[in-house]
Amino acid sequence: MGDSKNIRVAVRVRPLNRRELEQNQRNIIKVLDHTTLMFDPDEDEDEFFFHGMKQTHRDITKRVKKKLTMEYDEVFDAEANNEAIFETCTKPLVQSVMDGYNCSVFVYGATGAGKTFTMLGNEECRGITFLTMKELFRQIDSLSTSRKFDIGISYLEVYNELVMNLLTKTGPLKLREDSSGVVVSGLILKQIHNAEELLDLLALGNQNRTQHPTDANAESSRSHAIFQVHIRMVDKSTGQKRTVKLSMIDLAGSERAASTKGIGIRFKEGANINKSLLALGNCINKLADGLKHIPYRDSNLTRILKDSLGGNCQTLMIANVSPSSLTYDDTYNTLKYASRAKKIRTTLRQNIIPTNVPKEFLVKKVNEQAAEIDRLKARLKDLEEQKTAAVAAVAAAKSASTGFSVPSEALLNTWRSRIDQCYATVKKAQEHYFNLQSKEKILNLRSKLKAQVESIKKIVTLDGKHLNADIARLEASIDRYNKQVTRQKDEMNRWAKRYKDAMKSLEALRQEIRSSDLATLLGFYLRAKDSEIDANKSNYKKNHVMKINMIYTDENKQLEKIMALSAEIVQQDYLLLRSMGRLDNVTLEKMEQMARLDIYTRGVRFSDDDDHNELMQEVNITDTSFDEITNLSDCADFPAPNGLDMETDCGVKRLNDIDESESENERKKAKEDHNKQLEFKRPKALRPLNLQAKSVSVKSTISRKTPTKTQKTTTITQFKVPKLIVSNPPKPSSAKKRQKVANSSTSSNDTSDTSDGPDENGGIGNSTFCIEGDKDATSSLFSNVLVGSNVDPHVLKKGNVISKVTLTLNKENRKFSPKRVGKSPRPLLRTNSRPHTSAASVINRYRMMKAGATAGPSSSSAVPGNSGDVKSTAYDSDSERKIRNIRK
Ligand SMILES: Nc1ncnc2c1ncn2[C@@H]1O[C@H](COP(=O)(O)OP(=O)(O)OP(=O)(O)O)[C@@H](O)[C@H]1O
Repeated sequence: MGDSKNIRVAVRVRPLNRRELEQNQRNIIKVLDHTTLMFDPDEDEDEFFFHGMKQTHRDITKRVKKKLTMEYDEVFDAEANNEAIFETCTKPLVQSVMDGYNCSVFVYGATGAGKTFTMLGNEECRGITFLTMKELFRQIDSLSTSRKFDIGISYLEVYNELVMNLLTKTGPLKLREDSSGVVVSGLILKQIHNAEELLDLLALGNQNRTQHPTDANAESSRSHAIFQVHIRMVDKSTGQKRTVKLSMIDLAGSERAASTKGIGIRFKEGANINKSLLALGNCINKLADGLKHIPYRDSNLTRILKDSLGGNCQTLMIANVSPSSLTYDDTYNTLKYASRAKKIRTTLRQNIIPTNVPKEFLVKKVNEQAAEIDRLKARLKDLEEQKTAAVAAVAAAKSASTGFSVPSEALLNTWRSRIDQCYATVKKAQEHYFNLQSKEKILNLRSKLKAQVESIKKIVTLDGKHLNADIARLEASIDRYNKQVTRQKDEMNRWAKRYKDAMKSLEALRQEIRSSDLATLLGFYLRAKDSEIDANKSNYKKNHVMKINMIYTDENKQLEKIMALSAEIVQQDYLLLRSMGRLDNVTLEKMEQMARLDIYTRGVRFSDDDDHNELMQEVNITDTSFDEITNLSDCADFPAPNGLDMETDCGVKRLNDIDESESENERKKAKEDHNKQLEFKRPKALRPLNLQAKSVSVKSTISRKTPTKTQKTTTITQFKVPKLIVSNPPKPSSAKKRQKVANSSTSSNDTSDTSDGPDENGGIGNSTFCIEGDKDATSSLFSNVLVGSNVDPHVLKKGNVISKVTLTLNKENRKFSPKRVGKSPRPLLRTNSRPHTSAASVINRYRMMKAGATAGPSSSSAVPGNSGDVKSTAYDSDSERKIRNIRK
């Protein structure tokens, strides 16, 4: 397979010619750097005059500049000469040609854009054809010792779709296709031997080329000129042959027929040029789009260029443009073409021709090479033997001086491979076992989390309508997890057994090594291997913990959402209860709990801090439960190592004998410690996680009174919620009124609400509540609820024992509640029995109350533990203040 390469595209901007300078045309190309240009940039001098006066506003008749930034492989500005183009663009192609690749260069552009100048140049400034050929001959000269070259050139033109030979002025010639591509029938190549010979031939060809003056160019070429160099190279040593082709194509101007103002023959000429260039454009577009069918056959030009565009060729396109706005459209089209051509990919193959080298020669060559290989092999063997002998001599010398015998390399290798094999088995079993264990724990965790979601669902369900389906779904997935765990249990046991067996074999090998002569040496090797195993183990554990962490992170995100919603609900309910006079000490206590949790999450706490411990108990986080999830243990009843201490037994022991200063006890202790270090820890027995989801038994105990008339009283019949019990003994003095209030405010059998009735200061009464019930999951769920802004700080202050919360509702306040202004006062009992406010209005009222509280000491709020003092208004709303002002 050949390499695939994009067509390289260079853009050359020629200098403004005399005509353009005279007409003082605008410059439509700005070369930004050696690969980028801007088409139709803003003019530097963008001034607009009207009736000789410079206008401050823009000339609205002016076309908006395109300001297109375009990128190519190379961009040359007006300063660049042909030498520069050759150095950057075609010199590298010569090397490719010498390597056996076909190469093509074609110049494209409108008439007078500088195509012929680029290709042929003039006497002072030679074109790239000459320069490239010069380089080609230079390289041929340098390679002449190893290769034989034959060079033949052809110079053709395609004029009005006819192929003519420019060197012999004959034609038209026919095109035909064979296995090597499109060939021109009857074309005879002209052999040349140096670049100077070429100059004459090019001059001759150009004389024969069809040229006619046009408006745009006095020497306009009206045909496509194709200059080709055919090179045959033969490798002198191998006889390998290559034939390569370098094509340099000077296309006719791509301008619109109208711009040349041709009539008659010129018009036909222009139409044919346009036809072939249109066909070329179609091919470029289709190739750029990667289409399979390319219409090369639409014109002779595209047939000849077939190989250069989409075949086995390294292709360079040089798009020539004039910077003048006179050729605005032509330049724009050329640049667009160039951009499209940049996308074309061609495939490159070296052109190697099967040789006719005699078989005997090849056999001789193969035999020679085989003999050389044998000789080199023998030499290598010799050198290896010498090395082994040298190592053995050094070892012998060492053992003679130290008394320590160096083992042979072969023996060491045998041991090493046995150890490696043993550890490889351990490693494999360990990997499987730990991965399965991790999988099991993750499944257990997921199952546990699902159970948690299930219990949350049961609590937060509104009507139980979708609950059963949700619960069924959750339980199905829990079941699925459990089944997976059960399924992989067998596999895990199998791997646990293999792991154990592998460790037993390893242990046996260790024993063997311990009793061998190489114990010291191999002991180090074993320790290195042990470290590998340990590192692997740590890696598995790390991966496991990371997975767990990811799961928890996801879970936390869900919980955060629930928390945020719950916090809002709790806040609203709290304010509602407060406005209804139903806040009790138990609720406040829970609020305090929440606030404490919140403090915990924000600040740094020490583990021995009492609050911290209390809190950990509250949220039920225990070290063991976490350990159960995150810890991966070794197999159960793994055999305890028995005298594995290679270092102590074999190496250190010897050293210790020398070290007289060390006491016997210390040595013993160190040995014990070391043994402990080497021991594989006996793992804790695997404790399967409890997969049973805690089912929450919920029983309806209250019917909740909703704050608005439209909302119906909802009775949850399936699940248990905290039970509200009112525990305030009625005062005998106001028993009658209290009874009245109680009757009107109680709407459920389980919920009772008693009021002390109006006191001597005109209050309706003080109500105290407490909530009895199981400490259930809800309390921990709402642990992050922010209540600080709604509850006075001293209420929630740590250590402030809230035994009773007394809230007093003022009769006046109720009578002149915002809704009742201007209406007849609502009966007291009705007001008491039906909360007259929505959650939102409660929040508003509360804000007002806060504002009132900060404004002055006159506004007061319910203070726990100070119920006796709080006998007047619990809050002071705007409307109430308004009414008081009216009265004044
Ligand atoms: N880079 C350049 N520097 C100086 N002169 C240039 C350059 N490019 C072109 N010219 C001059 O501009 C004129 C037109 O150039 P040229 O004949 O190469 O255009 P062309 O693209 O081949 O036109 P056509 O398609 O009509 O043959 C010539 O006189 C040429 O010398």
